[in-house]
Amino acid sequence: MKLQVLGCAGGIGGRERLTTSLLVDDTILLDAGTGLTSLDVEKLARIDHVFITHSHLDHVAGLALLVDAVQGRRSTPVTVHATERIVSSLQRHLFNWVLWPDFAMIPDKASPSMQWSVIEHGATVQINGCSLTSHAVNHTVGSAAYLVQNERSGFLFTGDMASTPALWEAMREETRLSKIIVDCSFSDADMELAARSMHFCPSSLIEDIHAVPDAVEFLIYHLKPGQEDLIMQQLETNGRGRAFRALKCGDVFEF
Ligand SMILES: Nc1ncnc2c1ncn2[C@@H]1O[C@@H]2COP(=O)(O)O[C@H]2[C@H]1O
Repeated sequence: MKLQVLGCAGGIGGRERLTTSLLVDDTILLDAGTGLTSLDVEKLARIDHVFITHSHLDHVAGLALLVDAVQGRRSTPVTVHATERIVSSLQRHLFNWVLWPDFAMIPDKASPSMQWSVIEHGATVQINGCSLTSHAVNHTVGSAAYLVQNERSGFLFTGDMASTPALWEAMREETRLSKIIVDCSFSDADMELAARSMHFCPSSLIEDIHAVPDAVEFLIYHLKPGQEDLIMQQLETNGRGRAFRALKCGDVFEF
């Protein structure tokens, strides 16, 4: 299983320019931020499944552009997986014919460019030897993390999140888990803003993950522009010996 980082920034204008989007084996996308814009149209047309963590624009802007770009190039709809709350938010607020056309009706309802698939927390979808399991995380209502695994190993992508003890408890059972891509958006100086906007800062992340085995590698994503070095420095200084690495656009991992 190949994981390609198309975008991982917590905003625009910082060291990493593109927002959250991860590509698995060319056909499965996790979140559809502006990172998706780095693919050409042939590669876009190969994406069969999109899993959405939550409905914030920096994670879904590319979804609107994707379903338009690939229409007429695919024989089947792009399937968009998310919790019921996220699906209904996207239908109501994005694909509502005002912000963007409803591509679940285009070119016609019988053979549309996209289709919705509700995946509730705890459910697993199997796609070409990959299993993707949704886990509840504390961010906006309905937010999900995805555990993505093949028969050998795998990774957890938390999406944006704040403290969620049940997630780390669930991960203790996952013996194939080798990497966790986790939000750490703000430095400790912005601890209150992190709490208000339901993100981690270094101290809250370190506290939350204290029981996760050291063998699991933490890759930090969603660093807010301009705070990248400070956040990584605070993680390193206060991380109780745990190694953290900043995720980068263009990173590729094999599982
Ligand atoms: N209560 C708030 N006060 C100030 N900024 C906020 C607040 N809530 C959200 N934000 C910002 O709005 C952004 C929305 O996307 P993010 O969750 O990536 O990061 C969020 C913060 O940067």
